[in-house]
Amino acid sequence: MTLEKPVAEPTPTAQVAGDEDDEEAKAGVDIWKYILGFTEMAVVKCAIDLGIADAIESHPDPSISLSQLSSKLGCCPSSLRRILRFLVHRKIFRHLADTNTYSQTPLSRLLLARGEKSMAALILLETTPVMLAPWLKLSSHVSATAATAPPPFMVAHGDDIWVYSEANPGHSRLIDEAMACDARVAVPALAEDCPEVFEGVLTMVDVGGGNGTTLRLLRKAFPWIRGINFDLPHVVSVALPPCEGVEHAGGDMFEGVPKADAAFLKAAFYCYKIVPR
Ligand SMILES: C[S@@+](CC[C@H](N)C(=O)[O-])C[C@H]1O[C@@H](n2cnc3c(N)ncnc32)[C@H](O)[C@@H]1O
Repeated sequence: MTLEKPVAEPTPTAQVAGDEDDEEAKAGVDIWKYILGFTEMAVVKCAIDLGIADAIESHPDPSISLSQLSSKLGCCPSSLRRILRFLVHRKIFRHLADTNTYSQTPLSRLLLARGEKSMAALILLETTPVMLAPWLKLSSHVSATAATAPPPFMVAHGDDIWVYSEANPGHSRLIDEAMACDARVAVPALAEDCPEVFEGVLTMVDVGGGNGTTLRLLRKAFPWIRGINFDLPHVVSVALPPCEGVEHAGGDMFEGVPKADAAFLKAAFYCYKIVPR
């Protein structure tokens, strides 16, 4: 007869030491998320800049080989393959092993340059050095003692984002396009889920309405509403051409806004004024 050696139960102290070792080992792996965390953003921006999603979408077949894709994009195939590996791992594009080809996924379709649900313009805005620089100044804001400490954008660029945008029309256009792509997703959902909000509203002013996309979408859902797209003069001067039922008005919301039955504000959280005590 053989006797099995009983397995020793770990003592509570040994268990704690084991957990600490595991946590220590995990920390050594996790820290790389913070060292190289920016790569997710950088590689997705690279995919948009190259137009990978658009090239697959316009391909006659639902999937495309690496050589077809690289010649369509004018890219080095081996570099493109590495980018695709990274993206496929995150379910941005699918690799079909049997045909060795690539196809779209719901996530990659959000990177199309155009399209109702495209989020590409938002990614392109948020990955600009202009928009990233304030994040890298976050500690200066948090460590400031006064409640009126300048926001990180001001610390990075010397002006608030709207003054900066007025002086930099290219950046202003990126903001308008990014906000319009958000509006194309959010506004139809709002119109479908809360139509009662718009009942009885004949005139509506969209305060900080950007290029007018929001009001155009609201007019589609509630065609009886007459809209005034109100934004800073440099924004309305390059907004979408006025369309039936939507006019533009330029001005400063802190000075006054055009009169209407209702005021609509979407994503106006960046619009504030620091009032000295
Ligand atoms: C974050 S964007 C939101 C745009 C739009 N409401 C949307 O959600 O798609 C904020 C908008 O407010 C505008 N804005 C900022 N300060 C303003 C002010 N003082 N008066 C009028 N518009 C202003 C900006 O030009 C910009 O178009």
